[in-house]
Amino acid sequence: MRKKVIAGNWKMNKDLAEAERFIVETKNSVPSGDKVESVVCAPFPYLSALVEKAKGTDVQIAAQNMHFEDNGAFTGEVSPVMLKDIGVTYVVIGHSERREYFNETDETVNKKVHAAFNHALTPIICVGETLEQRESNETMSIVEYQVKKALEGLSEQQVHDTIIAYEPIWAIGTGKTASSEQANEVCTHIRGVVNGFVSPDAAEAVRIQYGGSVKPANIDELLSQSDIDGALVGGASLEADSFLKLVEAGAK
Ligand SMILES: O=C[C@H](O)COP(=O)(O)O
Repeated sequence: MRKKVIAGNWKMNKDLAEAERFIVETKNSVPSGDKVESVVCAPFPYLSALVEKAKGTDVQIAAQNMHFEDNGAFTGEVSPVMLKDIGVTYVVIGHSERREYFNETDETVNKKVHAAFNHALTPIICVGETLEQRESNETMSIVEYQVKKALEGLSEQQVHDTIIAYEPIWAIGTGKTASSEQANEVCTHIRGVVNGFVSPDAAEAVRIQYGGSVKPANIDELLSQSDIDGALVGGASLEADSFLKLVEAGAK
């Protein structure tokens, strides 16, 4: 049984006081045990403070991006070494907003995934198709390409430890959720790709989240699907109450 993972991606939202209050309000209420993991993906300036606030609890703190180099002349960037240094444990890589607005490519995604493992950070790798690609029946081939490029060169154990988030771009922040069957169909395909590209064991172990307008009202149905092991949630993760409901759904 794969452990569910519910990750709240705040994107570029909240001030420091709101961010800290969120952790205070959730840290003692998130379910512990082996059914679900709770992850909060926060903006860079708050990570240190949130790691401190969440210490000793079951809330993990994630970055929303990072550079693939350890250090160097990369003004404005943040390295995996820095994230590790302050106690961050997860990192989102290749979110569609990074791909669309900040020139993230499948090549840089792959470099970042390797860099994450080199520094014991768990990558949450985002893949997904645009509406045009879905309408021209390219979803499966696009997602397959993104998954293979992202995982290229990883060891089998590293793939075991990877989280892949399937996020159809047309469902992000739009209120349009993929139906649970549509979401599961692609997640099953991703598991099949990992099976063929890496191994059956890795396919069985890798955790695959769905993301795109997930909320307390639709998470149960999404998580009841055979190949959906969690959710990467934007808007509905901003309020502590709503985030807690999502994590509780993962613990059922
Ligand atoms: O990272 C989260 C996804 O982009 C989904 O965002 P959303 O839940 O606001 O649609």
